[in-house]
Amino acid sequence: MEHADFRGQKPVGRHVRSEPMLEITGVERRFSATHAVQGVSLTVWPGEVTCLLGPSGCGKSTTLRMIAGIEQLDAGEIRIDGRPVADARRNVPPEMRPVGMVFQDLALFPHMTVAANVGFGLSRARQGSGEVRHLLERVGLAHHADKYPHQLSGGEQQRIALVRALATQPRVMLLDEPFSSLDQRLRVEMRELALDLLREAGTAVVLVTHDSDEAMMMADRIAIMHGGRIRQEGTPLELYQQPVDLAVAGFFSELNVFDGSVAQDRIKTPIGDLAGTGMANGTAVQIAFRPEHLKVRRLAQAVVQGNSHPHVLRVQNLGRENFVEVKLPGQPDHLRCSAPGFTDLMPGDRVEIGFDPSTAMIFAH
Ligand SMILES: Nc1ncnc2c1ncn2[C@@H]1O[C@H](COP(=O)(O)OP(=O)(O)OP(=O)(O)O)[C@@H](O)[C@H]1O
Repeated sequence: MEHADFRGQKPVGRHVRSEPMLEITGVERRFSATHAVQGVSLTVWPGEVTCLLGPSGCGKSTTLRMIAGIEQLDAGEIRIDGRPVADARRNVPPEMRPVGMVFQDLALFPHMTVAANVGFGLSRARQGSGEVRHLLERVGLAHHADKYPHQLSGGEQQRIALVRALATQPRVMLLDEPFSSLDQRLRVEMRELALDLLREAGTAVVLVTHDSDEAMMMADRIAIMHGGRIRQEGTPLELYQQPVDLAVAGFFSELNVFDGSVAQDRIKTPIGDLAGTGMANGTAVQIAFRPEHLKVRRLAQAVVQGNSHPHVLRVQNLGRENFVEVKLPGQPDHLRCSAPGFTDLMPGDRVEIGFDPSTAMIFAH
C-alpha cells in the first residue's frame, strides 16, 4: 500500500494557507449491530478548532480514532493536508500520520524526565537543538525539565502532554476531553494556553467534549453529533441562536419548553404570544426559551389580583448569577430563569415574565 509521506514538512500558519488541513468525507464505521459513525463529513482549516459535541455513545471518539488511524473506516475518505490517509481499503498507520493527540488519561512516560517526554518523538538533531527547552519555556515549565511526571501537579502534567504532542509539529491535533480532570481555574488557563499554541502553529484541531461551555469557548465551529451522525454544524453562536431542534438547543443550556400551535400567524404561550412566525395555520410547535432570556419582574402590590399571577418558588443567588424558579398558574412545570448579578426577589413574590420575541426558539413537530 502506498503511504502519504509527511516527514520533513512543516505545517503552514492559518493566514498563509487556503486549503483545508483535514477533510473527512462520508465516513462510516460499524461494530456488528452498532452503526457507530454514519456518513460524517467535516472540514477543518489550518489554525481552526472544530469541536465534536454530543451525548455519550454518539460516535465522537470513534471519529477521532479514525482520524488518528487507530480505527479502520468502512466507507468514506479522510485527507490530511490534501493527501488521502484513509478510506475503506487504505489506512496509513498512526505513526505515519502528521497527527498529535492529547487524551484525558495523559500517558506520559513515567520513567522518563519531563524533557525526555517532550523530546520523545523528535530526531536526535532536534532533541539537541534547544527546541525542547523552548517548548517548556513556552508553557512556563523549563525549570521542571529534569523532574519525572509523578513530581508534577495534574495541571503541569497536562501542559507537558500538550507540548509533547506539539513537538512533532503535527498538521492535525486531536484533543479528547483533554482538560476534564483539571479543576475549573486550571481548565480555563489550559484552554487559553492550548488555543494560543495551536493557533500559532497553524494546527487544525478536533476537540471532543461533553462540555458545552468548553465548546463555546474554544471552538471556531461545533459539530453536534447524535446517533453516529452530525445533527448540526456551525459557529458556536449559530448553534446557540438557531438550533435545528430541541436536542441541539438543549446542549447549550436548560430549556423552558411549551407546546403550542400556529393560529393566524400567532402562537400562544403561557408567558405571552409570538406573532409573525410565518408558519402555516395549525402547525403544531414546541417553543423553547433559555433561562437567561426570561426576565422576571416583581409586581407592585397594587396590581396583584388574586392568584392569577406567576409567583416565585425559589431563588438561588450564586453571586455572579442568580436562578429564579417561577410557578405559572395552571401549568405543571416550573420556569427556570437566570440573570447576572444579584436579585432581591423572594419566594412568594408575584411576578411578570418578559422576553424578547427574537430569543424564542420555535420548532415544528
Ligand atoms: N471497539 C468497539 N466495539 C464495539 N462497539 C464499539 C467499539 N467502539 C465503540 N463502540 C460503540 O460505538 C458507539 C460510539 O462509541 P464512541 O466511543 O465513538 O462514542 P462517544 O460519543 O465517544 O462516547 P463517550 O462520550 O462516552 O466517549 C457506542 O455505541 C459504542 O458502544
